[in-house]
Amino acid sequence: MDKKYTVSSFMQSKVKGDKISMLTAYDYSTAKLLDEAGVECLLVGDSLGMVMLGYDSTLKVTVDDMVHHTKAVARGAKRALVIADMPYLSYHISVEETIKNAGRLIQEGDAQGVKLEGGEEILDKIEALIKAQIPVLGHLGLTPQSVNMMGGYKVQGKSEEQAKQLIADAKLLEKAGVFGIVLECVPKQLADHISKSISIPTIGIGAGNGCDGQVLVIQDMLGMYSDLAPKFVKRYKNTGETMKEGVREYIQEVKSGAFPEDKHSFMLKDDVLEKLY
Ligand SMILES: Nc1nc(=O)c2c([nH]1)NC[C@@H]1CN(c3ccc(C(=O)N[C@@H](CCC(=O)O)C(=O)O)cc3)CN21
Ligand SMILES: CC(C)C(=O)C(=O)O
Ligand SMILES: [Mg+2]
Repeated sequence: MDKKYTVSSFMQSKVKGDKISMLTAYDYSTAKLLDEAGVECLLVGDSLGMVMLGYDSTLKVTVDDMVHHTKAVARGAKRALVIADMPYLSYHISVEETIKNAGRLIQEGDAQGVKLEGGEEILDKIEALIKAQIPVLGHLGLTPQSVNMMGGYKVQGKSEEQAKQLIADAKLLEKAGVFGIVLECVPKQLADHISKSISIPTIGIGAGNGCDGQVLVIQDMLGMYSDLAPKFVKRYKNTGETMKEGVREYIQEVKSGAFPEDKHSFMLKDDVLEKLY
């Protein structure tokens, strides 16, 4: 990936049969590392409320929080496409507020698109954003902002009725003009079927390998966040443990005086030193 990955490149990937890699990022230095590693798409997820701010759900995250973190990620993303989550209640009240809030993520945050959770019930908001020239990524299945209505973070679309609703929602979103859809925690066969039924890319998280791309929370795949342990997380590295090892060594060397060495210190010239005594 050499040049800027755009919303059009994202949609082209499905045509070409190239799988899309997406990861969350919430800050500049992480975004820069992931961009350098070659990830096509960075999601400034509202999961930052849990991972960065320590809340027990995503519901307390504000538009200000999202703008703040999106700015940082956008500065680190030289090539990756940057998408920002619209937080809870920022697109539920009115079309006007929805456009104003999404506009802030684009104008102040420098995101290239926004993601909203839901289907038919938020179609008017999605259509208005697209009319305002703001690219929209859909999000169906387990929608964490509905945790209180769902009664927890549970797999969605297991019954015939729920599965049919999900398929219908995916088609409605496609028709409204979203550039892709995140499918979270839905049975693999249902995600396979949806991915084949629509022409825009599906990005799975706990939705099997039939999706057109995958997304994970970076701290989950690197072992840096342990408050949740969803079945869909694969831990690629244990960076959390590596960090703790480094920090333990630092503490020990501070206490023993082994750190800092002279090579980490600034020295006064001998002639100046002599004049001081
Ligand atoms: N760090 C982090 N990673 C995430 O993936 C994530 C967040 N935070 N915050 C917002 C939501 C919450 N998410 C979650 C949280 C828990 C499960 C979970 O434990 N699910 C059960 C499914 C149980 C069932 O219905 O069978 C599992 O066993 O995976 C799933 C998604 C995904 N999102
Ligand atoms: C897990 C992804 C899809 C997300 O919405 C988030 O990180 O907030
Ligand atoms: Mg989210």
